[in-house]
Amino acid sequence: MKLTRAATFLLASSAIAAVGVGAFLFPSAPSSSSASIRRTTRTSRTTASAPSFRPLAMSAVEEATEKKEEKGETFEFQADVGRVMDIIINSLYSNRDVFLRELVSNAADACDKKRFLSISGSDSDGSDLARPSIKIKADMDARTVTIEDSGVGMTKSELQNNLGRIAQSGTKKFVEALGEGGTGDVNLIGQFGVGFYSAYLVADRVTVVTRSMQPNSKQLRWTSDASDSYTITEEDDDEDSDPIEGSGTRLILQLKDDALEYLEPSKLESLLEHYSEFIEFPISVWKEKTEYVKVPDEDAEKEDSDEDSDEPKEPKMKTVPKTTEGYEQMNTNKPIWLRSPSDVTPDEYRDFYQSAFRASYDEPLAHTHFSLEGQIECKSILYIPGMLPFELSRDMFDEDSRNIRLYVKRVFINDKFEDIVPRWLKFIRGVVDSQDLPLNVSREILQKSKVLSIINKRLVRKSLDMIRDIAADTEDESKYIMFWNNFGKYLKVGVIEDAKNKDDIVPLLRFFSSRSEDEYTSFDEYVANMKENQKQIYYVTADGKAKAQKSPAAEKVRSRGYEVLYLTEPLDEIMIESVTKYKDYKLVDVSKEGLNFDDEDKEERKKKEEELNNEHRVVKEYLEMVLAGKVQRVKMTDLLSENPAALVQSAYGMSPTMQRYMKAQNVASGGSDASMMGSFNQAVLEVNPKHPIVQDLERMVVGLRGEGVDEDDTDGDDDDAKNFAILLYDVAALTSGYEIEDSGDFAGRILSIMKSKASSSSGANGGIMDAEVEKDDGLMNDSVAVVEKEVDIAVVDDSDDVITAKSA
Ligand SMILES: Nc1ncnc2c1ncn2[C@@H]1O[C@H](COP(=O)(O)OP(=O)(O)OP(=O)(O)O)[C@@H](O)[C@H]1O
Repeated sequence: MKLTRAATFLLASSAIAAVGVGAFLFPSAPSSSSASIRRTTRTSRTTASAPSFRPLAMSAVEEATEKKEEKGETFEFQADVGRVMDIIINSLYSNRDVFLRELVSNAADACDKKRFLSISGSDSDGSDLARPSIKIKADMDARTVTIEDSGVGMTKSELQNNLGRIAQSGTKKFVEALGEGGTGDVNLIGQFGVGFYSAYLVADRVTVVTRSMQPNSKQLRWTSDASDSYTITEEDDDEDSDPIEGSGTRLILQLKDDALEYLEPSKLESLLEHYSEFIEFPISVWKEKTEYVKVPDEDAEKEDSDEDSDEPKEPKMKTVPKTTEGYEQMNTNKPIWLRSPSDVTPDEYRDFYQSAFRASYDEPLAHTHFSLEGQIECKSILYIPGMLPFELSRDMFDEDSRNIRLYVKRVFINDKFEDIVPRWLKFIRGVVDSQDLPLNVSREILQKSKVLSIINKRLVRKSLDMIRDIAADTEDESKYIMFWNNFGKYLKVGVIEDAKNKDDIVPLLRFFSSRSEDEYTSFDEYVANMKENQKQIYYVTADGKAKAQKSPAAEKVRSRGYEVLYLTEPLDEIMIESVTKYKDYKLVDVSKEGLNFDDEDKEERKKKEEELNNEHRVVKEYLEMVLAGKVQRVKMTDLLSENPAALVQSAYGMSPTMQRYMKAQNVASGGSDASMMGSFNQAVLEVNPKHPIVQDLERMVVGLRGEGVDEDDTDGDDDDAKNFAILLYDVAALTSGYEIEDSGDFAGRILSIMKSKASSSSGANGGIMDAEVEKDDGLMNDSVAVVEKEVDIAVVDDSDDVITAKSA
């Protein structure tokens, strides 16, 4: 079946989507654990010993809460919340400090949302907006820590949806990663959309007082002691309820007995010191402040008045300490992207990344900090993450992935504008602060904006520079390997979708090959290792490296000393459609019919094949008869050496991987396009007449038929030959990456041949004799392996054991 270029492109998106789901495993542990170890050490350094507090029967907040709850409505938590809370409460003891980071991040998000909604909902340029803020206060007597923000607040249904259930499907991953046999590394909690529940690391009761910024919103009180339910109460606007002005959320944590250290403002300060710097809203902590003030010195004045003098005198002053209580802002630095790169340390870049992208577990691979001037003005920092962000591990183009944070004149606008970078750069994280966009920029405005298209181009260039730099780092090659393992798929999508940048992306691609089976190679390395006069780059597509290695098509090329690139993912096949050439070298798919080598004449090859076909006409015609409907035609070839036969596609044929994918699509969409399915396997069977198996078959056919083939003859001997012929096709199909249509028939054919050959005393026709069955677990990837001289036919059963029939 000819797959047109247009059809290939149509396929591309869905194939990419399919690859995204489940294609990446959960990011590997090493980088995450090392990052978290470092972080744990840093935070534990700041841990102060718990101060002593007087015993408490029932705190003021508890008492008040109890009264309020009488009026409230009680709701059950969704089951998922229960599981998450269970793990938090029962299993995660270490590094409880993270609760503050999570809750402050939520508060900052709420402030961001408020500012964005205020801007986008009016014509305001944002300058008259009150700047939202976050305040944190510990109350020694009540044993509470309160985190209050003046953000968007929540309505009743938002409270139910956001704090009563878990929106994303993160629970399962959370449970796997953190609890029930997981690492228990609580530092990862923010990844799963369950950060709020980290409050229960330190509190046995959490109260959320909130007022939404929606007009006429009532103040609401949500409270739960981590049982299986929570209560929501509507509050009156009286003194008792300590009304929230405007909108916002006040989180009151009733601390556990063993978490009283968090009542110490110095403890809170030291925790905030680390990451609050990068939160752009003022964060203040309630604390005692000692100031030195000048006051009239009464004693001195008294002494003076004793002296007799009429002259007017300056009042005498003295400096005394004065202790006051109040909020003190913790984050006073200007945003990191506005600073000069020479003033920012590597640690600051890393800390900013971890804070802004909620990636405390990750160490970025690279960053770039730059500004655009002239036509448009903008400042930006971009990062390549060290690990695949969690949400992208579920879906490579996850819509909720927050990758580029767009600011306009320092005001955060959004982190979900898709057009800032092309989707193949979805994994890049960064900040862009533009001077030229309007503050109330919307998706529609942005899409049409010339400023955006300039920014977009620039971000692509800078991202490519970063990737190139990692690739060029010969001192630490593991970095690019890590990059490629995590993000290689995105570059392949880039090749497919970004024609303008394709030429820059292609040199960054990496493959396994027949020369470097365990290490990646690039097109440049391939070219550097070419044989003299080689003008083509050979590749084979297969479902995995092991299958590529065993592919008869690859063998044809490898055996002549050419390197073959292994393209082992469905995406590769679509991508390679866009790369017909690299530099001056044509790319050649070795599993396509009509393979030609640089060192031979096309006419000569044709002549050689014609001669072979004539010489082995009987077996060729027999195979064509028996395999009618399975193959387009049979062709004798001298290009194969180890394999008896191979299935190849015509120039526009669809590869086996693509066929499988199309079949799966057809089934998934409820399709029953039998004609389409039937036409898939119409490949060409290339047969190696020098192979003992083919010689056996030839002898059988010639022995049976003389020089002619009779279609109606169905006696026992012919059954054997037929089985043999079909088996030859099956083996070629398997080793060439196709599926066997009916594995039951396949097994039956093997057994029947084994039976017939085992019972014949000596083989006039040669063939499989003296069959012995043994277990062989060395054949991991192939269901069937055929080797020269000694013929092994192995059948894999469901338990992955391999039963081998051997013959000498
Ligand atoms: N201070 C707050 N103000 C307004 N809404 C909040 C506040 N804290 C939490 N929420 C709401 O509760 C939701 C759940 O919070 P949670 O921290 O569990 O997950 P998240 O913030 O969505 O994900 P993550 O923690 O990974 O960032 C938030 O998405 C938000 O809608």
